[in-house]
Amino acid sequence: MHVHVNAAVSVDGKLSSTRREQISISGDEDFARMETIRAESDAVMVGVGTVLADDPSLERHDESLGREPPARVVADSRARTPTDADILAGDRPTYVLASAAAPEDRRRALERAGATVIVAGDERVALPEAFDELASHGISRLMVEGGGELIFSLFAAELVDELTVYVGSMIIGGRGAPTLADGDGFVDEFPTLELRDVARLDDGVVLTYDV
Ligand SMILES: NC(=O)C1=CN([C@@H]2O[C@H](COP(=O)(O)OP(=O)(O)OC[C@H]3O[C@@H](n4cnc5c(N)ncnc54)[C@H](OP(=O)(O)O)[C@@H]3O)[C@@H](O)[C@H]2O)C=CC1
Ligand SMILES: Nc1nc(O)c(N)c(N[C@@H]2O[C@H](COP(=O)(O)O)[C@@H](O)[C@H]2O)n1
Repeated sequence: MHVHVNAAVSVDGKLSSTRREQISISGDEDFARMETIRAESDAVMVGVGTVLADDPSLERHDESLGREPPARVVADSRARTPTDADILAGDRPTYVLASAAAPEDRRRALERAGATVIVAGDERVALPEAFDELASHGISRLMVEGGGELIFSLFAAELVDELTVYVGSMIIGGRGAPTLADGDGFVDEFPTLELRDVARLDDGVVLTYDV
């Protein structure tokens, strides 16, 4: 499976502020670029932290981009996704990746709301195992939009193939504000990236890396 992480950060590397609310870091041109990646992907993924903070639709709004709209995926060990979340709206498939620690009644509630629940891992979602299961559902190109906890885990599990980061011309600050890669952090060995492209867009730059 090809895994493409795409996110927008401030110059100081923040995905959002200490309030963890969605912030307009990029503009129309970058949202159009993001939609193109969504349209080229079989599924778009976020962590449950982003679902609870932003309630994203993960829609491909521009129908001229062709293909089937992408499925949605949420990493949600304890099945905390609200049953009225936008990620469950409409007919496109939604896969909730949960762990064995997810309460049975929550799993059933999400299934009733239309989700396919995939259980992988004991306490937290075991991402490699869950991705194998997604592949068996026909997902071969996966776009990941964040947030920082999920992106860190994907790098730690060596599951990322491509990274695009929009760097907006702003400072957000705050030691508790989410960054591109949070989690426990790397201390000995650090994932290295190969810079493929740099482009100006809106009032910022898009950095494209192979991993
Ligand atoms: N600027 C941008 O491009 C974007 C910004 N954001 C911002 O990011 C913030 C949310 O980020 P964040 O709080 O880091 O949340 P995430 O979206 O990264 O979700 C993290 C949660 O996912 C669940 N999870 C399940 N399995 C795993 C796993 N293996 N590894 C990591 N997490 C796992 C965990 O909860 P549990 O254990 O309960 O399952 C964890 O707390 C918001 O402020 C949002 O606005 C988000 C996306 C894009
Ligand atoms: N690419 C990008 N640029 C920004 O400036 C952003 N604030 C975000 N945020 C993420 O976009 C998603 C919401 O989109 P929809 O509501 O699904 O259209 C969500 O994942 C945000 O955190 N992204």
